[in-house]
Amino acid sequence: MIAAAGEQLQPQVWSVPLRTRFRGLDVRDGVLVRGPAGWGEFSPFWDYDVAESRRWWAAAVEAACEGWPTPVRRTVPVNVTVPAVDADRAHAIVTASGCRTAKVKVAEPGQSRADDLARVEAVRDALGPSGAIRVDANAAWDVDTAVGRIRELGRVGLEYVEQPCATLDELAALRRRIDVPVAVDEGVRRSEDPLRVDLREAGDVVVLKVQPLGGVRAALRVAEAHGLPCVVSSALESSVGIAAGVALAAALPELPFACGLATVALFTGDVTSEPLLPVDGALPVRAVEPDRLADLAAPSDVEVRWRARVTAVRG
Ligand SMILES: O=C(O)CCC(=O)C1=CC=C[C@@H](O)[C@@H]1C(=O)O
Ligand SMILES: [Mg+2]
Repeated sequence: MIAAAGEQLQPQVWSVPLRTRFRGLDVRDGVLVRGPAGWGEFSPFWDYDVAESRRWWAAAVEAACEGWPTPVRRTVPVNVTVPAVDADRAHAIVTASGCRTAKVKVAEPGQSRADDLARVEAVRDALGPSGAIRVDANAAWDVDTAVGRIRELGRVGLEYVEQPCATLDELAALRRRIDVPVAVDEGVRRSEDPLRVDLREAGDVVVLKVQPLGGVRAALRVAEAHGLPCVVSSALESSVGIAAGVALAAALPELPFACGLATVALFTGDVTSEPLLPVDGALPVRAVEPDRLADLAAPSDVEVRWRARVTAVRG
């Protein structure tokens, strides 16, 4: 069904430099497709193989050919995302964002625990005592390291820690030793079957990302299967992909956390002249018209590689 619907879609490739290196990337690129229901995005990271990228394609086909479930809210609260920058820059990013929640990257290769602490302290200073701070270690720590780092960073006040360790067993062991709630990101989105992964001992919060989970409806099923509080986050998409995340956040019955959907701020440009950037810490639930695709055209070698990826996931 998805394969058949996606057959007709014509990929349009975009590419944009990032303001600061994020997830080892200096440039983000991907594909947009237009179908009867609107625009969809397909932008798996380059280290994802064809099998894993198929869920990302399903999300694009859903957006373009089917559309999304009815929203139950008109805006969604978002967090500012703070890359692994120095303390002064972190302070400036948070202050400029207008958001009351910040997600701070920690455990960046080549950086020290002092770098992380200085960054998180600067973010606390920028937010004041009433703001919420979450940190994301992207599975970098073993259990003992995580215990030490989270106790240290936790003194600044943490809402939760996202994917501190790689495996679910490690997360479960860690949870028995710390008070800060644990959110599971890679442990869900990169698992063989996000519906059946057993999070009962491993996490307090589930991170939902539309593309890696195969679409808005698939992500809603993941939320329902686990019965845990969910946070919706981006996969570093253009505003077209972010609109899908907003649609998921708008359709969830409960939305207890600010969403990690303010990541267009990390880009130097966007596919639309009306980017989904937060105002007063929230994004509106709306469609996005990519009227700036011509300005974000990718170099021809990148274009060729994306067309090959689309062919591969369709096959
Ligand atoms: O959650 C956010 O604030 C922004 C999204 C974000 O952090 C991520 C997007 C894409 C890839 C990931 O490395 C990263 C994450 O791990 O959550
Ligand atoms: Mg994460």
